[in-house]
Amino acid sequence: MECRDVCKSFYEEIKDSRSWKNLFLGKKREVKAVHQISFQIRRNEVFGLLGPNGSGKSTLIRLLSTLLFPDRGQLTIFGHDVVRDQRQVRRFINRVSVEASFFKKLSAIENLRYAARIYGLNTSEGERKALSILRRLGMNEDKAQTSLENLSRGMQQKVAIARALMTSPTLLLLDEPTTGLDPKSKRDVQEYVEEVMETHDATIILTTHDMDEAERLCDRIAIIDHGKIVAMDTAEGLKKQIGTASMEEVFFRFTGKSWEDVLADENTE
Ligand SMILES: Nc1ncnc2c1ncn2[C@@H]1O[C@H](COP(=O)(O)OP(=O)(O)OP(=O)(O)O)[C@@H](O)[C@H]1O
Repeated sequence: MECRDVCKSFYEEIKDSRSWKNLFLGKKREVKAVHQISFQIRRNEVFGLLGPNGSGKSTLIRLLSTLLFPDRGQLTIFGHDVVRDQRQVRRFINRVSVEASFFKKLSAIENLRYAARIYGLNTSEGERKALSILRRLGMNEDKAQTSLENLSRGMQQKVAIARALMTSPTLLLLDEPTTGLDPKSKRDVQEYVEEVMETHDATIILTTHDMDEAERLCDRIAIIDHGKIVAMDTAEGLKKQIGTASMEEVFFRFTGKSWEDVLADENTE
């Protein structure tokens, strides 16, 4: 998997009170969400993207999952260009994100059955697989029969993971899979990611704000800030570069943000 010189800009409408004209008409401001990012990921690697809020992690995941297209640069997944060969790319990948969408009135099982159909899987085979993933993630059959709107966010996140894994994706994009989860659910998800890596031919890209999680799960970590990769290495390598034993110190040195800053940003979102 390769990303070469990838850039993605957005245009935000801003109101400027300095002049009446701008106040009424607004004007466009360019936001460079990711800017000239380049990296290569090896097959069966867990690659972490660590960065403060708004640093460009989700944009990069959306680019890789063909939900957005780059303005410039090239992204290839197993040799397929994400823009030119979208259909092939979509067969390899699946994505779990914090804003996973479901039919909230339906149960986990019903949502998973529906997803199996959309993915073109044998429905009972898909359901069997998803249920075994849910059990492994600590969700029992009763909960799986409960409508999604009555499940906690942690439980919903487990359903999202089961849905993504149902297709046995070769590239799994996990966009903040544990953000906002209680410690037990977080551990369940992290252990499951480790299990997937041991038992499946999978490559994972994981975005997180959690430095312990990045260190525990990732073979290599890219630190991203203001749309650029400011460091990339193993956790050990990053710590060595800074001469510290702490990932929090690494994060602070490369982004100027402390863990407390990141948590405060998360709480004000
Ligand atoms: N659709 C959009 N329109 C305008 N700006 C956007 C859009 N999506 C993202 N951005 C901007 O691009 C930048 C990167 O956002 P992105 O969501 O990729 O960051 P992130 O690292 O995933 O943040 P978080 O950790 O808060 O999820 C931010 O400045 C954000 O405001």
